[in-house]
Amino acid sequence: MTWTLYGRLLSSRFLLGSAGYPSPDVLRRAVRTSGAQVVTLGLRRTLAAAGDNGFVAALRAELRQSGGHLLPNTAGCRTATEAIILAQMARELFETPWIKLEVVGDEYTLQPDPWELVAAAEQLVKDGFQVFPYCTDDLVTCRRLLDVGCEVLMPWGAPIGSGQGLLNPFALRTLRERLPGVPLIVDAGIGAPSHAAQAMELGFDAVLLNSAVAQAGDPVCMAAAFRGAIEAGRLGYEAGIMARQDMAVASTPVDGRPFLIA
Ligand SMILES: CC(=O)[C@@H](O)[C@H](O)COP(=O)(O)O
Repeated sequence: MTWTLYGRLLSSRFLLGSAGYPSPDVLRRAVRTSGAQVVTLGLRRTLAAAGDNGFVAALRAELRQSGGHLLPNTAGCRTATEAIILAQMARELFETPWIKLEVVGDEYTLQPDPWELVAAAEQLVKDGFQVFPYCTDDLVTCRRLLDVGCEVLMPWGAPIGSGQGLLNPFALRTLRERLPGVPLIVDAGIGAPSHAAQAMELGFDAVLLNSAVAQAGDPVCMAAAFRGAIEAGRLGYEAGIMARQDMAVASTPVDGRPFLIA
């Protein structure tokens, strides 16, 4: 059940965002309950909260205990140049080559800008970063990101914070089929545990989400619900989900053979 991201061995397939929790304590407990070994952190938000109200410290303490990793992100960036500068600051501040690259091209959907994203990823890889690009589910954009050196892709399920689930299962299935062996993480738009299970059943390697846990009535309980759903979805995928049929196929044997194998 273990897997790797840029050479780091992980057992959890749940990546959790750290924004918008009711308090640092709820965040800490949600992270612990989720079992997440990767937690994202918006650098702009962190810098804006100078003096930081304890939240970064709480997060780092929790991750130290669990052996987890911080994944700083460039949320709020609109150009490659902006994202590159922020990534460099993140590397200094958090002493990690990991960067979740977000370069948004549309205010209404918060859709990633593919051109700026690829340009930023190319430069960051050259500068020694290990880039986790937040991208759309477009296969060609994903290929370009791999071409410039990204080893992981994070296609969206739906717009950030919308909770709409997997809006384009066809595109996600296509990515999985066309990019075998590439770690694929559905990122954003997940609203309910069933959405996360669906992503895992499609063969995605992991799920990243934030709003669905942070905005839940009980974020800690919701973290547990997502943990179970992600594990169940992965197990289902690994077990081999039965082929869908258009018509009924009798499940009760009628020819006297209780098992398919002789
Ligand atoms: C936290 C983070 O990295 C977000 O940018 C991410 O995309 C989460 O999206 P949701 O809040 O929709 O889960």
